[in-house]
Amino acid sequence: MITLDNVTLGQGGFALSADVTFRRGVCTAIMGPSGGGKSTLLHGLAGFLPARTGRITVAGLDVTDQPPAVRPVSLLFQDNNLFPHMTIAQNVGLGLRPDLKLTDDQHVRVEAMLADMGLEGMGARRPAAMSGGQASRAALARALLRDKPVLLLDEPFAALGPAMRADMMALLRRVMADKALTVLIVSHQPEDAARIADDIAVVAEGRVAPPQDRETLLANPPGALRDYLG
Ligand SMILES: Nc1ncnc2c1ncn2[C@@H]1O[C@H](COP(=O)(O)OP(=O)(O)OP(=O)(O)O)[C@@H](O)[C@H]1O
Repeated sequence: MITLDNVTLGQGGFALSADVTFRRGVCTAIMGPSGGGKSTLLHGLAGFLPARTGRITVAGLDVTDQPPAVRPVSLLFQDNNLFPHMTIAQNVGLGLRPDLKLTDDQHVRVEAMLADMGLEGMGARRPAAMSGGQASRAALARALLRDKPVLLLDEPFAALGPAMRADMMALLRRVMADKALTVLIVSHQPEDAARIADDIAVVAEGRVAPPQDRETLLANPPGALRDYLG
């Protein structure tokens, strides 16, 4: 469970307030208009933005003052952030050790994760030699190897076509269930949310609304969500 207790997060002149709880083991889609604060929320949870007020707890642990590296949270961005000069295995290995001094056992874990993501035998390639979907899988592999209970996804598959995105959503759904992850996903594609999310939280006008059951919310969307969905 993730709790934001009277939290304010800020970037420049923008402030986002959140007094909400995200359920453990559940996938919540974060939806709302451009500039509403969706990325701000994820960056605050990951620790890249300090909370100006309030407390953030994950599974009962107060993480408000923790730096990103020690928070029980992994964040995956849209552009994947694969390093072009490194092999896919090295890029994925960074999830285990930033200095890449992996033990034999850790190399085995990298290979096993690559295989699990459908990238068996591709570890020696550079990112430029991968398709968009394969690169997305590698980035997801690195995030998962960090073995954190919370996965934050900021439009992770926006650059992919509809079929590939559907594949990635299916993969994510399986991984979430296998690992009992708590997931927050920002997506501009309502059909993504329909595929994967249990709950939806609307972020608009500098405020995070409490998550609600997806079906209930989509059946009767509030104004901000209706505008966003068009
Ligand atoms: N580094 C920054 N410095 C100052 N203001 C920022 C910075 N990053 C974002 N903002 C502002 O904070 C507000 C919220 O931005 P945020 O990226 O969280 O919105 P978003 O809902 O994720 O939007 P989008 O859907 O367009 O990605 C915006 O008004 C934006 O201009």
